[in-house]
Amino acid sequence: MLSAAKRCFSTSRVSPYKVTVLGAGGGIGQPLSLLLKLNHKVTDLRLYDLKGAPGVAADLSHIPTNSLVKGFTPDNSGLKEALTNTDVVLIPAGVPRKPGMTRDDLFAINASIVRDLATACAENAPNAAILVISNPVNSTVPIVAQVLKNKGVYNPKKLFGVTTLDVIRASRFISEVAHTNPTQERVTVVGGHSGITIIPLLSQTKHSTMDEASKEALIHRIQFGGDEVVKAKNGAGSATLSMAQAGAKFANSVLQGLDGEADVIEPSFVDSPLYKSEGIEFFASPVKLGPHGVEKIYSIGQISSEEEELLAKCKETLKTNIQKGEKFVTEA
Ligand SMILES: NC(=O)c1ccc[n+]([C@@H]2O[C@H](COP(=O)([O-])OP(=O)(O)OC[C@H]3O[C@@H](n4cnc5c(N)ncnc54)[C@H](O)[C@@H]3O)[C@@H](O)[C@H]2O)c1
Ligand SMILES: O=C(O)C[C@H](O)C(=O)O
Repeated sequence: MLSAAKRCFSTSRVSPYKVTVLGAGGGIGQPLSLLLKLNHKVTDLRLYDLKGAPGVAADLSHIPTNSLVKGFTPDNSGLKEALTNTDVVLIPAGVPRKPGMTRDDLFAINASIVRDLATACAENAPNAAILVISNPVNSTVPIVAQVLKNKGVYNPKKLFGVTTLDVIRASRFISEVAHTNPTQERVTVVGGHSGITIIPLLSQTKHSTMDEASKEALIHRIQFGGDEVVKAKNGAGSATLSMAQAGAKFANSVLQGLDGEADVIEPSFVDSPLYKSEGIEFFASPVKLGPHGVEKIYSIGQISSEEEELLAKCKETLKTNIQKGEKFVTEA
């Protein structure tokens, strides 16, 4: 028989987690659901969308991993059923950009979608970790927070804006410049998730001595990487497959934290003390994930004078984006 210590660290031990995807029939939702079906920590996978989720669920249910998959529609209290007692909710529901649009242009449609789904989370899954993917993340996360506050169930340790796509892009793009293995590259990306609010801290990498022109081009590419995909898809949407990978990676980290694994650290856009004194309620920085969600929020550490300038610009935009989200709920 395994000793208690061995049982604790045994790699074969699998804790059962219920995970819900809201917007599971979409461009991100489908591959994200596939990757979650392959995650052995997920034993109960609930897929909800206005349309298509039962089909996606039936398709995924033939994959021989240990999760049950069920699809839900708005009929017959489907949203309530998809959320009841769930541990983690991922929200990729909403419209994506078309060429020429900013993420902020999506606010007009996505703000109310996210508000209504957050209301359902507050009513049916008040203890779940909520991972927001829908754009504009800088505003949709404050919307969710405000809805949960109004309902009296806000837990800042369990609300996350998913910024992992910026992190994985940074690893890939820096490796292309430095001719290195992208799987070995780690870049801390802080701030928010749109254009100039995305700040990759290149000064903290082993490539800090890169020439200025290459550095500037690389920072710009990481900040505006989403535009590359929007342009290439030419009206058919934005990043879906790389986002699914990013979302599944971040969800796995959250599950590892809930499961008590040690030293799980990922950047995320969270309710943060770092710049609250300047009126910035949410900020992305490395976060330690634990059994109760956010366990520790790390400061951004030492940065270069150029990065200080980027941070100053980021803060201005971030503050406006956050207030816009909060006001959408408080002034409704
Ligand atoms: N955080 C990030 O890094 C990141 C990356 C890529 C895309 N996004 C954002 O994710 C969102 C989704 O992108 P996509 O490409 O999957 O779009 P999509 O249009 O392909 O899919 C969105 C899905 O949401 C569903 N939906 C809409 N309203 C809903 C509601 N009220 N309840 C349930 N489902 C609903 C739609 O039916 C659709 O299936 C967009 O807002 C996009 O900008 C974020
Ligand atoms: O660019 C977008 O609109 C989608 C997403 O936020 C991304 O970074 O790819």
